[in-house]
Amino acid sequence: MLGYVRKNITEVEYHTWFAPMKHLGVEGGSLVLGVRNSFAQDFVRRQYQGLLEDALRSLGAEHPQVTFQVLPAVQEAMILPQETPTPVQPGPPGRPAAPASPDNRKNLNPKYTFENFVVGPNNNLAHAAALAVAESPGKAYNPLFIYGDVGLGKTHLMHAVGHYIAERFPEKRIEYVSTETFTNELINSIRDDKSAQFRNRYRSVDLLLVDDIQFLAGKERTQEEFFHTFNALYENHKQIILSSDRPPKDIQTLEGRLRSRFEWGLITDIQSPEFETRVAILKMNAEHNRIDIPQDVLELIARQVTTNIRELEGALMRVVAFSSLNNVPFSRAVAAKALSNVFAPQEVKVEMMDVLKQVAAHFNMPPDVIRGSGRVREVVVPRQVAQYLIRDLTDHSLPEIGQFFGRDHSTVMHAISKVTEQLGKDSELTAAVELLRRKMKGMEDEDE
Ligand SMILES: Nc1ncnc2c1ncn2[C@@H]1O[C@H](COP(=O)(O)OP(=O)(O)OP(=O)(O)O)[C@@H](O)[C@H]1O
Repeated sequence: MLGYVRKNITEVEYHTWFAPMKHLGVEGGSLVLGVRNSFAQDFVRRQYQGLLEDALRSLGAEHPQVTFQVLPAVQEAMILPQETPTPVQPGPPGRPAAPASPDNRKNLNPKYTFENFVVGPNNNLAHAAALAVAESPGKAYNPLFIYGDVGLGKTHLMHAVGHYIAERFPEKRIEYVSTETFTNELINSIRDDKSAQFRNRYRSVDLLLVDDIQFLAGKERTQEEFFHTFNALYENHKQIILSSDRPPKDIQTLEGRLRSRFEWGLITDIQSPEFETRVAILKMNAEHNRIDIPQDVLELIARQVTTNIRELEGALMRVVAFSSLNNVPFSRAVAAKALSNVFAPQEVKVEMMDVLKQVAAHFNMPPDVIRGSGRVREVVVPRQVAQYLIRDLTDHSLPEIGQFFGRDHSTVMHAISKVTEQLGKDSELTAAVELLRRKMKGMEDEDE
């Protein structure tokens, strides 16, 4: 809500009226906001009631209602210090406030710990590598390079290593920085004639975490500086962890000497989470926020948001907000409604099992045989076709498909490229794939 409000008013208005507000809960479908005194109550009601209702509407409330309550003095005292700008990454509502961070953790998000990281087939290698590094910094893998798409937990894992080391070795200096900040600080240090301080700062840490290293591309001066920072730390056996949206070889205009250094240690990726992992992440989030939400509702959310965990968490919060603001209990229907404005309404989803069954029927073979370990051509071809079609017709990731067939994701990748290669060349296979695809999409009657 505050995000919405803030976009529509000036910063001064925001800090005067909204930063000190306190969220007191929902009563009879109405959001109750605590304000400091009756003057604030009148003013906010007159000036901003409509805006607040719009904010609720944007979150899915059908009949938004906001009421204001003057806070008792003691509560007011508690909220006054919050008048400073809101923290960069506030935790989801309801989570206990983080303890004041010791200095070596000031840039680490308290939520991003190993305990709060759900391990699944999509991220288990990256997780294991991060743990190994946390246990033996500078020794296990240096640098550790984690890459993957947006919102899949790269920053979370980096911070988890930071927390782990900070707890066990409070004297260690830990620095987390985005490549953008590193670049800006470098530019400022040159402008202000403080290059030496800049260098000392980054070259004297025990653990350096650098996010979004792909942004080094094309920045020659920053690459040069980073190269020296890297060497200084590496030679002193200090741990370096880098994150990126792509592997080093795909970062264009990255100097060869840096690329090769990034490849010295371990490169590990994070894939999109499969369904079970998505449900587990939602479950953990709900428990953290003490929200009692039925499993089937979590499953519906997990089916709607398949690629980005940040969006997955956002979807959960949306469903929670929607049900509390409309004063209705959680249900699949409520969740579907809450998400319908943001995510495309669910099409009839093809499940992996449906595809397998269709392929099995087509090739006249029991589904279990296709999923089994047989290696004769009669089984291998239907298996590859099934994997190809699942990838094509569902949102499942390669590891998910692999798991369904009791194999790893590289086998699935191989199957897909095999079928792709044969399409157009092998007319029997091409016809089978096309027929099955049409059937699965419901364009043709199964019996035809
Ligand atoms: N395995 C996981 N278990 C629990 N939460 C997760 C997991 N992976 C990611 N998250 C959560 O998803 C959100 C996004 O994660 P994070 O910011 O680490 O992504 P990222 O890969 O660094 O994305 P970006 O490329 O946008 O920086 C965070 O709130 C994080 O806590």
